[in-house]
Amino acid sequence: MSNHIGAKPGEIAETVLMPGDPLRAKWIAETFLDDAVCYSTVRNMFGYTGTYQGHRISIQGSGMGMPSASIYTHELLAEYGAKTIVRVGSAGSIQENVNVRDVVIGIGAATDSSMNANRFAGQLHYAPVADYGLLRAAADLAANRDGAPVHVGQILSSDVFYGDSLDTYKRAAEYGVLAVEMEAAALYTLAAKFKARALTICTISDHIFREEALPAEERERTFADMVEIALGAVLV
Ligand SMILES: O=P(O)(O)O[C@H]1O[C@H](CO)[C@@H](O)[C@H]1O
Ligand SMILES: O=c1cc[nH]c(=O)[nH]1
Repeated sequence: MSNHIGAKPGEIAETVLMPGDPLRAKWIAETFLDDAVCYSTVRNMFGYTGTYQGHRISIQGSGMGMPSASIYTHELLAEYGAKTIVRVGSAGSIQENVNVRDVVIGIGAATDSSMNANRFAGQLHYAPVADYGLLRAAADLAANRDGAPVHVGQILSSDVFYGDSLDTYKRAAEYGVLAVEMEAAALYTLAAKFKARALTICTISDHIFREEALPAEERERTFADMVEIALGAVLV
């Protein structure tokens, strides 16, 4: 067991899909994996291991925001030997042409978090990026399948869900950022530190400027396109 994950050594696969919502983790495990076994219920942040097309895969909830996601990412990489982590999240669109239920694959993650500013002692503005091989595999898969429209580009990992103003999101949109979520920058940074591979694939659950939003039940158990792209990419 690590501090926050109740798995024994060897119970977690080298390849992990990581949704923020632990109930999305349960849905993914029960829907897409064969022989899924729950290895952790600590804090109700469920983790499962099973197989997908014969390959061993784990699904681990991360919770919301970079502090929580960093804890699970660190423990997966440092204590359980994970080598590949793909976040399968929800995100809010800030672009006119990126609609609710579209899928966004994050090349890189801008952030308003101070975590990396602290990490690099304020000396540089680190640019957290996806693993190129995973990114290419996911983008190629997305281009050759039917289903939800897929956009590939920069996302924004924010510490804030309920902000005071949308001004920064408007500026980010002008500079090409597609959508806002709350974990990718930390995931990409920690994967780089531990020489692992990481990617973030999100389904658009909200349109921030149009005030559109999907209900919780749909965020939990209907984002199959992104899961299929993630599972396909990790097998390439
Ligand atoms: O649906 P998940 O994967 O949790 O992702 C998004 O949803 C949460 C906010 O509602 C944040 O964690 C954000 O990143
Ligand atoms: O608007 C949204 C939707 C999902 N996740 C976010 O961080 N923001």
